[in-house]
Amino acid sequence: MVGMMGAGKTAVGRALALRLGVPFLDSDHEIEEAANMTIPEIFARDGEAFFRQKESQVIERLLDEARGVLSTGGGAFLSEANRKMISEKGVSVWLNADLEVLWNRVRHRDHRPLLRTADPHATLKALYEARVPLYAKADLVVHSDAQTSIEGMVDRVLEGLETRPDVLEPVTGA
Ligand SMILES: Nc1ncnc2c1ncn2[C@@H]1O[C@H](COP(=O)(O)OP(=O)(O)OP(=O)(O)O)[C@@H](O)[C@H]1O
Ligand SMILES: O=C(O)C1=C[C@@H](O)[C@@H](O)[C@H](O)C1
Ligand SMILES: [Mg+2]
Repeated sequence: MVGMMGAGKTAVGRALALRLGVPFLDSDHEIEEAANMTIPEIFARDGEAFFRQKESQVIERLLDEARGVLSTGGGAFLSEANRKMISEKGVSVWLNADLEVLWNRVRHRDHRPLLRTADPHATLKALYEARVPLYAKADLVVHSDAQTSIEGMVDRVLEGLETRPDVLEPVTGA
């Protein structure tokens, strides 16, 4: 799962894994566990570049660790090296939500260090505009709107994956 903060990578990824009966992995969560620190703490103490280095290492490990659903952090798919690893080992799914949908999902939460700015809406917009061309490199694009529930998103992802039966075959036994 790739896409912006608030796109639903964690929420939809977890529900998708449950539906498929496969492991769910989340790179943000794994980084926090390994460091025994929260992401804001890592950004504050070690900086974003350090976080990105750890993120790449964790993604490489998780891609090898289990066959399942991997939700990445919002910035992970911006790195060409990460995109290459992901495309070699799996299928990337961009959860694409409009800016206002994203904003409504992230505005009340304070655990995203990149949004701790004087004008977080403007920051989110700038990140969104800069990142869309890179997220668009994903194998599959699934649109997320304000009306579609998490389970509805899982349905959409599974529909999209029908074009990639190789991805689901070992899981469903089809
Ligand atoms: N389709 C949806 N319908 C309703 N709520 C949703 C939907 N998708 C996500 N949410 C909610 O929006 C919030 C943000 O979602 P989530 O944490 O999954 O985003 P994320 O893409 O993992 O973000 P990050 O990159 O910061 O980890 C959560 O509270 C989640 O439950
Ligand atoms: O969009 C981003 O760059 C980020 C999103 C989160 O998932 C975390 O990985 C971190 O807050 C950075
Ligand atoms: Mg997440």
